[in-house]
Amino acid sequence: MSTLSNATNIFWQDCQLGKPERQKLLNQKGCVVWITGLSGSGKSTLACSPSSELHSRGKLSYILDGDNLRHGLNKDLGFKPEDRTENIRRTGEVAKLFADAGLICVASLISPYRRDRDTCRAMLPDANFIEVYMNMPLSLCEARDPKGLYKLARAGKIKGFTGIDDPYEPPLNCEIEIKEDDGDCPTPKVMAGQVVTYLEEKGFLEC
Ligand SMILES: Nc1ncnc2c1ncn2[C@@H]1O[C@H](COP(=O)(O)OS(=O)(=O)O)[C@@H](OP(=O)(O)O)[C@H]1O
Ligand SMILES: Nc1ncnc2c1ncn2[C@@H]1O[C@H](COP(=O)(O)OP(=O)(O)O)[C@@H](O)[C@H]1O
Repeated sequence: MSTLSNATNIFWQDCQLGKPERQKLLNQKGCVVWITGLSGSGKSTLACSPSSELHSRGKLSYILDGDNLRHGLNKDLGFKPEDRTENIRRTGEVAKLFADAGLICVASLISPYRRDRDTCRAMLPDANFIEVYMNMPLSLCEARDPKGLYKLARAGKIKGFTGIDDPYEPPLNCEIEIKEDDGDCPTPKVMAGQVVTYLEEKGFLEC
């Protein structure tokens, strides 16, 4: 699927009221927290935890979850490489809009290809794209297998499953890495703390 615009004679419309005014209203800075990792690595769990924490502090966030988006906006897409690329591109564009609205947008998708994630990063001012890598071993994800999909993939009933017979390219320079500590996975609260602390230290929770 082409990412080039097919439309001609289109013009960008600006409005006097912009992102700075919205950020001031919300007393926060719009950004995208992009969580990437294998199925079962804890992306959705991590996405929900800081959102609750931020909410209780009066900060507005919104979660874009890959599974959920595939029920609507991306329901026409499968898991072929070009479909995954389009899935990430569309989600990146939506995340960019949420960030422009002044929200802390938490996107949680496998997003297995480095180039696609970098494309999303390039859509935003660099510091406003916070890539979080759920660096959990495949063995742990497979042992969790909450949806039974790894089992189906191992049995050859799902083809092209990430980590089994489809690639996952880990980030080379992410802002946050969540990994096991001495063989233990950090609790959702600890993982969320890592993200919220980062946002706080970088000044996203005030304007
Ligand atoms: N072939 C294959 N590979 C990987 N995942 C698969 C596949 N088929 C279905 N699923 C389910 O789809 C969820 C991943 O959707 P995403 O939109 O995040 O995927 S991607 O970013 O486009 O790769 C993923 O959800 P999570 O487990 O939450 O990651 C799976 O439940
Ligand atoms: N930090 C954690 N500690 C223990 N179990 C976890 C943790 N994070 C996620 N889980 C569990 O692992 C499974 C997969 O988590 P999920 O967030 O659905 O992953 P993903 O969105 O990457 O597929 C779920 O059953 C979830 O409860």
